[in-house]
Amino acid sequence: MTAEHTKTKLSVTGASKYYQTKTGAVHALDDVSLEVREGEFLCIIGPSGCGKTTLLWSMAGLHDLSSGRVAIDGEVITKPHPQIAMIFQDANLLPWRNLEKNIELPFELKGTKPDRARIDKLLDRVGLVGFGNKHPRELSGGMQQRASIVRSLAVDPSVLLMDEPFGALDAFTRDEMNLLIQEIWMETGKTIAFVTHSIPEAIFLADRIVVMSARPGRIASIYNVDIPRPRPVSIQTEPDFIARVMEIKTRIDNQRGQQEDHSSVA
Ligand SMILES: Nc1ncnc2c1ncn2[C@@H]1O[C@H](COP(=O)(O)OP(=O)(O)OP(=O)(O)O)[C@@H](O)[C@H]1O
Repeated sequence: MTAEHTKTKLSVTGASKYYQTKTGAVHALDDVSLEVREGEFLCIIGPSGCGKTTLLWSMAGLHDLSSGRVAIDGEVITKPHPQIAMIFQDANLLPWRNLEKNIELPFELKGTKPDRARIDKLLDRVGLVGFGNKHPRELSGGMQQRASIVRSLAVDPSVLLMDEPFGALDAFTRDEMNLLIQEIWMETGKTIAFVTHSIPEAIFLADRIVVMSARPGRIASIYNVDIPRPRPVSIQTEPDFIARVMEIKTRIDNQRGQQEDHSSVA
């Protein structure tokens, strides 16, 4: 984390979430409090089903909490907020629209004129110039995800929430996308909260890593990642990087072991 990342951009306070199902309530989040600082790159990791997506959706105002609250710049969020954009694992492009029309969709929904100059600059930035008239099926998964990044950034949000955005991509494309998002973050100073299953991806990208415990999701620990930027992909084979991966992995494994011990005692 750099010194300027001190102001809180997005705050989660005492967040708990129960899903009501036919077979009873599912306790997905338990009393989660978290601050994402302005301009920070925060990664959230944790075992499958621990509530990462639930937390991120709450941060986006996409669903209600059972208790607790989320605020952006101190303003409590109860519905999607224009300053917050979400990027999902699936690029979610409409198959019947070409790239350009997909990217213009948020403007149409808001009833405003597309910011062509900004869109063209972003398309250039992610290497998609000349693909505007292509349909999603004509593009690779990485290109589709680039387009979804352009669509999110086109409306110039201050916060990007990313839910395993590169999880479905092959390893090489994932490395490329991680470099791209690092560059975009460094250029734009956006505040990013990024959910991933991958410890190396989290260390590569983050200023801080929030590790969640198994369901109901709680914050188990937070790590600072003080590696200077820009971080090259090759950093992932360096002993210091591998030691960091092992440290976080060991802590998660120990924490899992403790939870299993507790459940066998109970
Ligand atoms: N709409 C829903 N209705 C009922 N239960 C749900 C719903 N959405 C999520 N859950 C449950 O809540 C828990 C947390 O789910 P969530 O998707 O937030 O976890 P996750 O950490 O993102 O999982 P993964 O890493 O597998 O994507 C899980 O047990 C899940 O089955």
